Amino acid sequence: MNILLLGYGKMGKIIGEIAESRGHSIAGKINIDNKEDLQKLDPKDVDVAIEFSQPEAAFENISWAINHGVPVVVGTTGWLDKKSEIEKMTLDKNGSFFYASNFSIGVNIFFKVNEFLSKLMNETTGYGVSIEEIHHTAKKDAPSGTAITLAEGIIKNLNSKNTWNLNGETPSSEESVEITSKRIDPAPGTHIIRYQSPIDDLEITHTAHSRQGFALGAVLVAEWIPEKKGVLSMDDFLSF
Ligand SMILES: NC(=O)C1=CN([C@@H]2O[C@H](COP(=O)(O)OP(=O)(O)OC[C@H]3O[C@@H](n4cnc5c(N)ncnc54)[C@H](OP(=O)(O)O)[C@@H]3O)[C@@H](O)[C@H]2O)C=CC1
Ligand SMILES: O=C(O)C1=N[C@H](C(=O)O)C[C@H](O)C1
Repeated sequence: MNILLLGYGKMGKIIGEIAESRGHSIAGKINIDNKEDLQKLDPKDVDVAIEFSQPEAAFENISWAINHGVPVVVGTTGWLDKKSEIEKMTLDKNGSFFYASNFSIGVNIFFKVNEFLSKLMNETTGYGVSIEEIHHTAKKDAPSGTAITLAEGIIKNLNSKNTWNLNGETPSSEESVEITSKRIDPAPGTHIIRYQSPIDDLEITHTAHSRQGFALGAVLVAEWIPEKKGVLSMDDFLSF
């Protein structure tokens, strides 16, 4: 396959290496300093685009792919206020758009464990819940996209919670899941869910040791997406 890399930073580079090691070609590497090259590309030379750029750049890159009939796999976080616009564009243009806050298989298992645990916690009383995420200091957004997905999983199952808040900022209330974001180098990504009571504490943690798992997941989805249409997610890709 010919894969276009929209964003060629820490993730784009590893994705490119993995894609080439799996026999794919790189159709282009778009960064801030050559973003005008995107308009010169012939979309017919691109089978799929993988978008790992920055929150401010994601919408334009994804729109280019959808408007040119290129399936797009998106890992960039921090732009979700515009996601519904992209979803509408995808359906209007009969395109293929895939977003995941985290492409690692381990984290997607962790998402399921989080949901299972929150269902159990909904049947008991006395526990407060909180999320902590730790990432490298170059990360532009907070909380992490993964922490938001975890909070949404808790809110879906825990009747006592209906929102989340970051680092004690408003709207902090009894009904919100507290998220703490820490920026410590070189952390590729750690997420901790804590249930605490006066009697005991229960904690689950996912720790990424490198960016390899995120990048491999994105390439696997790129290999899967060309036959698919619509707004897609890890629930469509994974069999669990
Ligand atoms: N879903 C997942 O599994 C994962 C998601 N992520 C997310 O992916 C994104 C990228 O992460 P990471 O690679 O670590 O970040 P980096 O900052 O290392 O890379 C982002 C790259 O995007 C480039 N860029 C800026 N503007 C544009 C533009 N208009 N078009 C194309 N590229 C542009 C930047 O260029 P320049 O440096 O010149 O500004 C930079 O090279 C982040 O949002 C991060 O949260 C990260 C890991 C896993
Ligand atoms: O910026 C990162 O590095 C990461 N971003 C994603 C997120 O915001 O959840 C995924 C992973 O945790 C690494």
